[in-house]
Amino acid sequence: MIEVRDLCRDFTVTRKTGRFRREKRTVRAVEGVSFDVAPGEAVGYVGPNGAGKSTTIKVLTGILVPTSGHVRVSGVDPSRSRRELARRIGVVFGQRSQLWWDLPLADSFDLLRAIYRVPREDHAKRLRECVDLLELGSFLDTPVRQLSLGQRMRGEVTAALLHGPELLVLDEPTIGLDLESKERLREFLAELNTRRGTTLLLTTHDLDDIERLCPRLVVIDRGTVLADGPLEALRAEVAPERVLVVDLEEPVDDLAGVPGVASATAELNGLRHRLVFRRADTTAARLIAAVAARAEVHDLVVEEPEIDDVVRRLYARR
Ligand SMILES: Nc1ncnc2c1ncn2[C@@H]1O[C@H](COP(=O)(O)OP(=O)(O)OP(=O)(O)O)[C@@H](O)[C@H]1O
Repeated sequence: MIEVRDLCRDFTVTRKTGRFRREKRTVRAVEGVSFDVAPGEAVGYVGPNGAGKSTTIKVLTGILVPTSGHVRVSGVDPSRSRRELARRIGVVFGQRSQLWWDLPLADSFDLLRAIYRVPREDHAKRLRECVDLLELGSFLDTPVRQLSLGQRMRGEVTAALLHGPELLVLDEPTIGLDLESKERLREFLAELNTRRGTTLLLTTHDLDDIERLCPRLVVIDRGTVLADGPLEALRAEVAPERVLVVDLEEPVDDLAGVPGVASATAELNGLRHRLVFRRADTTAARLIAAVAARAEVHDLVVEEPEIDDVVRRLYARR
């Protein structure tokens, strides 16, 4: 669905160096990025500010021409076949609108139907689905400029889907939304991906978006790919420690001697123990069995490193 090979994109920036002097400089925003996205995947494209995420997305959606490298999206070269690409993919930029500001939301949807020449029945069916699932009914007749950010974003996503694209590219789709709107949008996108098989590529700073939507992560920093793989594999690679927290029926002094435990701390006068262990050394099941052989367990939980922690460690690897 997406094929990116050795993508580079430069920008020329001018800097004032004296009263009348300006110096031209080339900034490489993306430097040799390669990755593939298969049909039906949901991939999170993450990185710190200025990493090159938006530049990559703009190249993939035909807004920017690559300086070098090979890019194909949905079978076409994005910068050469923008019209063809627009028919096949949907794009949502959290910071930019594709809706008509002064028109009621429903009129924007009508205009998009005409622009994309979508058959009336297909359009009506897709619109009905979005109106139901994203609960747009109460503000379809409201001019876009009067919508709240959450309402507008639901409108933007609908607008991007009315022509039935096989790929949806989203740049910061949940930015600025309140928790409820974020959750509603995530649920909708998850359904779109799992039920309809629509491929998703999204950039975000909100790692909950990734946790909820994207089994795979491509991490970029300073224009190059730092890591690419399933979230679970990256978690195991950079944050191999897990913590078993056990609550016991009777206090025990110390569980550090249990096989596989890297370090242990006791709390609540020996009633609660936090046992740090590594995936390479033992499994949660084996550890639980070993603890249960020494003391009566009342309750337990296995804590995994938070996704924020995983990504922070990936950035720190450079
Ligand atoms: N039009 C432009 N002209 C000059 N430099 C640019 C331009 N667009 C981006 N850059 C530079 O390219 C680099 C990557 O920017 P990009 O917007 O792709 O990062 P990003 O990962 O999307 O960041 P953020 O998370 O802050 O949105 C930055 O150093 C940025 O200053």
